[in-house]
Amino acid sequence: MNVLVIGGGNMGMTYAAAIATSNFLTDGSLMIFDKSEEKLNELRSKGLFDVHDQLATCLPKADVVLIAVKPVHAPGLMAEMKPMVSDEQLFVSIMAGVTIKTIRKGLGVGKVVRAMPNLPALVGLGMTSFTASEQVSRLELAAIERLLDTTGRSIMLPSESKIDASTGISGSGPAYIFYFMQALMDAATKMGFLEADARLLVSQTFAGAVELFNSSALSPEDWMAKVASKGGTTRAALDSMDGNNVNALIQEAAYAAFRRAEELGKQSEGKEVSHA
Ligand SMILES: NC(=O)C1=CN([C@@H]2O[C@H](COP(=O)(O)OP(=O)(O)OC[C@H]3O[C@@H](n4cnc5c(N)ncnc54)[C@H](O)[C@@H]3O)[C@@H](O)[C@H]2O)C=CC1
Ligand SMILES: O=C(O)[C@@H]1CCC=N1
Repeated sequence: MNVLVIGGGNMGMTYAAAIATSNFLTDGSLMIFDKSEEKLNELRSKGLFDVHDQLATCLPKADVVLIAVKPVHAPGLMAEMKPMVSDEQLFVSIMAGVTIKTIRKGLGVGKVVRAMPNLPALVGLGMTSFTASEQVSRLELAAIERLLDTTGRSIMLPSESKIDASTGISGSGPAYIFYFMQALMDAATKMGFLEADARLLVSQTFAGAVELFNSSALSPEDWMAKVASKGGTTRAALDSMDGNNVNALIQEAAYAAFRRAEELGKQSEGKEVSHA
């Protein structure tokens, strides 16, 4: 199988490097295409992939094409690709808010997988959700799942609506965690800790809590109950959060991302977006 990654930025390079260093490709080659001269030099210096600066030299040879450019560059890229693609090829897009319908129309092809990864893919701990057009076979889906799993874990979802929903949870989610970390570091700094100490206190607390959570089937609420003793310090903090409706506010934030993902999808299809 020949795989082509289009766009060697944060995400494209992460996928390409993960595929190159995994045992995903037992035969065939891994090609990568970008337009920026600076990026091309960076990609060549890695020595991991077959780097291309022309679509004509790589696109027709590819069985699977992973599109990893920014959504704003999608229309121009697809117009350039269209004369060189075939219905046998399978296209995997990680572009946020670009629908399967838009890609099928833009490229004039049938087999499209839409995936939503997240930034921890950079360290092999990504969470990717994906769904596919009905032209993609079970066998092809299994191969795509293995490809996506080179950057962490993946989950297949039944519809694009669920992809938009997962964008509000796992796609944008790392930023919510960083938001919480920043707030705790701000509090630590106010309490007089040096920045480096605040960083350690916060990062080890997050790492430890996640490790504990993964060590059993207990729910977050069960774990909260284990940390909090009656009348103690944690109870004071949790009561403060409950009093300020923090749970509801976090849910509202996730829904805001979900709604924005839906809007971007509609915009990619040229539909009016109502802000009612
Ligand atoms: N960063 C994130 O957390 C997430 C990003 N995504 C999606 O991943 C995609 C890529 O994002 P990043 O890697 O952060 O962007 P980036 O800006 O780092 O990389 C994009 C790359 O595409 C190249 N490019 C632009 N137009 C091109 C063209 N016509 N042909 C070939 N190459 C072209 C650019 O030179 C650049 O190297 C976006 O569509 C984004 O929605 C999805 C989930 C999470
Ligand atoms: O913010 C964004 O639009 C993209 C999608 C998920 C993470 N980053």
